[in-house]
Amino acid sequence: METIEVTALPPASTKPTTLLIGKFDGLHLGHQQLLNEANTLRESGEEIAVFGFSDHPLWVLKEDSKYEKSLSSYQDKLHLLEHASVDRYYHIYFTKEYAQITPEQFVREQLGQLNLTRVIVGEGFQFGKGRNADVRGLANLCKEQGISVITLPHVTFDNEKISSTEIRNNVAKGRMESVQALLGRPFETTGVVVKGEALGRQLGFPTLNLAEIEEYVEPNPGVYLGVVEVHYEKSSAHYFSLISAGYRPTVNGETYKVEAYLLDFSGDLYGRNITVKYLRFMRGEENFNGLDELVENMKEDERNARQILGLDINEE
Ligand SMILES: Cc1cc2nc3c(=O)[nH]c(=O)nc-3n(C[C@H](O)[C@H](O)[C@H](O)COP(=O)(O)O)c2cc1C
Ligand SMILES: Nc1ncnc2c1ncn2[C@@H]1O[C@H](COP(=O)(O)OP(=O)(O)OP(=O)(O)O)[C@@H](O)[C@H]1O
Repeated sequence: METIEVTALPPASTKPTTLLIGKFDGLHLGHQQLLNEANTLRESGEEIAVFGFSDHPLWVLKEDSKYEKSLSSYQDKLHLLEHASVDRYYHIYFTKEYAQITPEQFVREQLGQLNLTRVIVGEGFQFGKGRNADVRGLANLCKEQGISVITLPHVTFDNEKISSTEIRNNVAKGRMESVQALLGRPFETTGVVVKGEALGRQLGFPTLNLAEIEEYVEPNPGVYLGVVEVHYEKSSAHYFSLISAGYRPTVNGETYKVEAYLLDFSGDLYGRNITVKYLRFMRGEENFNGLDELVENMKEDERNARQILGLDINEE
């Protein structure tokens, strides 16, 4: 997939193209429907492109913290779109200035030179300065350029429109089963393993400490059952894991951290990239009365996890 960085105008393109527009955070089931439609309609020689925004407009314009963090990092998004057979990704630097573009300028100047055959959007799509134009406005402006607009009904779950915002809320509340149902895969964060305080090893629960995950929305502090994928040069391995996400009050932790205790694994993974996949919230984070109580509870967490997974419980 070709990635094109856009700070002002996208470069002209000659290939007939179907375009999708938006932030596409998490590439949830609603977004996937647009991509499926684009692939179904694709004719020989046609390409699929995504006009994606670097930051959520409500974060840039209102600094609303709900829109600061993401379900997928920039790299994740590129992988997901490539996997969905997207040929070109326009990475639009969404700034306060960009938000001043009117619907007319957007269609005529931003999209005008892309040789578009069609644009596919969800039914509530709005765009342009002040989100002033809707799908009807888009269709009228696109008609001038000979571009057809396809509007798809919202994909819903429990009669609610699936949205990235709602999924981010669910992650923040630890509702990982709902998140998985709406994304079509578990919520996951990819980062690099760094050295922690090595206390976990002494406690009998060595953990992988995950860094470089600042882009992601933070799950509700607590213990989760999940899977860790360890990326090697040409392959990867998956391990059932207990994930601890939070501030670690028992050991006077101050910053939010994510660490994973891999069941039935021992080895050194410092410097490796790993993907932590959240399956199920097990309990909230607690401020235990000392390390002994913490260890007792970690043992209980492991027993519970093994029982859920049907794995042997090997107590010393
Ligand atoms: C299964 C599990 C459950 C945990 N639960 C808590 C908890 O409830 N409260 C807390 O303060 N820390 C909790 N932790 C975090 C530990 O305090 C942390 O793993 C330990 O301090 C080791 O940190 P280190 O890897 O930086 O050495 C938990 C860790 C694991 C693996
Ligand atoms: N549930 C859905 N069903 C169908 N299309 C959708 C759905 N959600 C979003 N879309 C469409 O996907 C494109 C990208 O939308 P966008 O990234 O703004 O999604 P969103 O989930 O509504 O985001 P957010 O909640 O962060 O505002 C738009 O065309 C939008 O209309």
